[in-house]
Amino acid sequence: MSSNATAAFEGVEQDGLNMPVIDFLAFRTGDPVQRKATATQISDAFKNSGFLYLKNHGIPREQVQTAFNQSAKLFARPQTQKDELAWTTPRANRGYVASGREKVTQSDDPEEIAKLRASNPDLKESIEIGREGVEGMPNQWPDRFDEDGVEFTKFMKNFFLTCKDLHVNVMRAIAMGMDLEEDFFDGYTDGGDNNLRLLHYPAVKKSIFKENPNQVRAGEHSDYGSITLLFQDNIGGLEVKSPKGTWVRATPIPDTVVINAGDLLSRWSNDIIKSTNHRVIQPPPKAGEMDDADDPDATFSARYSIAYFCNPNFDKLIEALPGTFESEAAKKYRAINSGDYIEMRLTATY
Ligand SMILES: O=C(O)CCC(=O)C(=O)O
Ligand SMILES: [Fe+2]
Repeated sequence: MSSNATAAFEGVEQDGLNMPVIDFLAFRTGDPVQRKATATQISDAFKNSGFLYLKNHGIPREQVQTAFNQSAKLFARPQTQKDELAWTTPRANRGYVASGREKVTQSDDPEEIAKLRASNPDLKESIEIGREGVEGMPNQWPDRFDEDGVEFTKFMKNFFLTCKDLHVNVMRAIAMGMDLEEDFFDGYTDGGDNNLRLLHYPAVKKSIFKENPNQVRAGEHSDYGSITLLFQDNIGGLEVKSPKGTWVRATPIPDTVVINAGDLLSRWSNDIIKSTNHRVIQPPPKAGEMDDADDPDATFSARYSIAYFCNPNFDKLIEALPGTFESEAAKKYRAINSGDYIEMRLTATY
């Protein structure tokens, strides 16, 4: 990476899609001018591509590494144990989702979704973790199994709150960048109606992708909520759709978290902020790797990622943000309750 002070662009730039690396340190610790400059970079990226990489985000590297280790250990448990933790309903959205159950898609036609699900299921499994203490919606913790399960539970409860803090902070930056009061979103983020999703894309035969060109690890979709914090390992495969309709690799950049805007934030901003489609396919070949796709035993490595889906408090009404419309008539969407909106979107995919 160039250290040239003139135009050192860090990040991904291809086919009109810009995913910059933004240094959050200045927002966290800088003076008002530095904070405002960083906030503007962040809101500009959300308006421009809807995707950015955040560095110096404040979550210690060791904590992220432990999250990945704990996740891998959980997915390595016997299937019968994982099934005991099964996901139940869209409203609760907590628990274990086996491979092939969720089919993320843009469609809301049940028949079309069923057809898609049958033809090329997403090759992944996940654990969904919600806010603790919600009446009637317990998280499905593995602490009932053994000491490792107790450790996982303790760690993830805390990691959920760590991610919540980053959510609050990034929304403050967005507020400042959009010339709102810095604390504008605080009353929307303090509840923590968010969803921590641990993802495992198991190792898979390369031949599966060769035989079915439409095979994906996670199908094309946009996220539903306000923003998503995405931690990825070094395997790769996440792609983001460019304005030209091409797929651009969101190559893993160590020690950064990918942050993207979701549909509800886009709607909230009267479409000024973009919620951009993305998907996960097989990892790109590594430099010097030979093409062994014809070897019937060749496999792509497993991939792990951790997504933290942020939502406005579920009891909040979401309507066009101040400054995003010129007149009442220019508001593109009717006001909608945050929890109802998210539940509606989840109901369409499971
Ligand atoms: O695994 C990834 O990199 C992305 C996952 C994703 O986009 C999602 O779960 O919504
Ligand atoms: Fe996503």
